[in-house]
Amino acid sequence: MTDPVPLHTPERQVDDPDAALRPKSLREFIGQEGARENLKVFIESAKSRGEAMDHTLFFGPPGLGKTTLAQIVANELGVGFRATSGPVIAKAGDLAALLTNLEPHDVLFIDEIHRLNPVVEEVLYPAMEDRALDLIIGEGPAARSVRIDLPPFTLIGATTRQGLLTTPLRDRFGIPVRLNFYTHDELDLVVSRAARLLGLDIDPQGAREIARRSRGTPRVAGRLLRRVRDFAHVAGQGTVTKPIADDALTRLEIDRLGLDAMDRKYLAMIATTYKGGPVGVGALSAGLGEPRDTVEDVIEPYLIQLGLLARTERGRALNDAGWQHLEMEPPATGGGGQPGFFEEG
Ligand SMILES: Nc1ncnc2c1ncn2[C@@H]1O[C@H](COP(=O)(O)OP(=O)(O)OP(=O)(O)O)[C@@H](O)[C@H]1O
Ligand SMILES: [Mg+2]
Repeated sequence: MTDPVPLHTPERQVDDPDAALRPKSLREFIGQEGARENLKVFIESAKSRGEAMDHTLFFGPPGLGKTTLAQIVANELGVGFRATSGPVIAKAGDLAALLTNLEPHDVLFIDEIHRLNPVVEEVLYPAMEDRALDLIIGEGPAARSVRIDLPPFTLIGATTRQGLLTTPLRDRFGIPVRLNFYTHDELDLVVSRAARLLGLDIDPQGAREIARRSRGTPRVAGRLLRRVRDFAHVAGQGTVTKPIADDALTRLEIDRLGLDAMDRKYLAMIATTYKGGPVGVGALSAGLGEPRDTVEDVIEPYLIQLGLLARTERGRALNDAGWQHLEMEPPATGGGGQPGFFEEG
C-alpha cells in the first residue's frame, strides 16, 4: 500500500489512517502537559457548574493533536461533537444551520478556522458572544433582521497559525491553547503506544530511533512506524530494532535530525541561491514549487525549533547550526548583502 501524500509531510490525509491511533481521553493523551492540566480544570469546572465550556482555540503546526484534543474535550464533557471546517462553510446560512442544530452544551469544532469567509465570520461573532444569530430575511425593502437564540455551546477552533485569525475572532476565544512540538521522550511513548495498538513488536532502541526522527510530530511518528514495519516485514524481522529502524528511515531519505528531502532542499536553497539569506518566503516558495502556506506551516516551524533557521524582519536566514547540518561553510562576507550578519551569533 502506498500513501497518497508524501510520506513525511505532517499534513493530514483525506482518509487518515492515524484515526485509529487517536487517544480518546485526556489520560491517554501524551505530552502537552500544560495544555492538558489547564483543560482538565476547565472541563471539570464547566461540568460542575452545568454550563457549556468556554470557547477554545487550539493552534500549532499540523499533526500535533488539535483535532484529537477537540474530540477528547467533547468526550470528557460528555457532550455531542460536530465537526466542520472553515473553507466548507460557504454561506452564513450554512453556519446558521449548524448552530441551530446543536444540542445544549455541544462542541462545534471548526478546523482551519482562519479560512472562514468574512461574511460567515460576522455571523459567528454574536453567536459566540451572545448566543444569538442575527439573520436577514427577505430582500430589498421587505428585508428585515431577526434574532434567533441559540443553545449554549462550545466552539472549538483549530488553526495552524494563530496570527492568521482576525483580532475580533481571536478575542472571542476564552481559552487559547498553543500546542508545541513533542520531545523525544514523549514521542517515544507515542511510538510505543502506536506499536502496541498495531500489534507490532518494537524494542526500546527501535522506538527511540523513530521518535528522534519524527519531526516532533505524533502524526509523523505514526506514519514512520508504519513504513518501518513494512521494511521489517519484508526483511523477515519480527521485532523492530534500532538497526532496522535506522536502515528503513535512511532509505526513506529521513536524516538523523528527522529532516526529509524537502527540508534539505529548502535549507540548501537558502545556502546556495541566497548565500544564507535573509530571503523572503515568497522567493523560497516559488523556488521550491511549494505553496507558501506549506512552507510557512509545515517546513519552517520545525527548522526554527531545531535552531537551523531564523525568521527575521527581512526574511529567512540560516543559523550556524543550519550551515553545519548542510556541512557547508557560511560565505565570509555574510549573506544577502548584509555584511557581518553571520559574525554575530
Ligand atoms: N498526544 C498524542 N498522543 C498520541 N497520539 C497522538 C497525540 N497527538 C496526536 N496523535 C496522533 O497524531 C495524529 C494526528 O493528530 P491530529 O489529527 O489531532 O493533529 P492536528 O493537530 O489536528 O493536525 P492538523 O493541523 O493537520 O489538522 C492522530 O491521529 C493521533 O494518532
Ligand atoms: Mg486536525
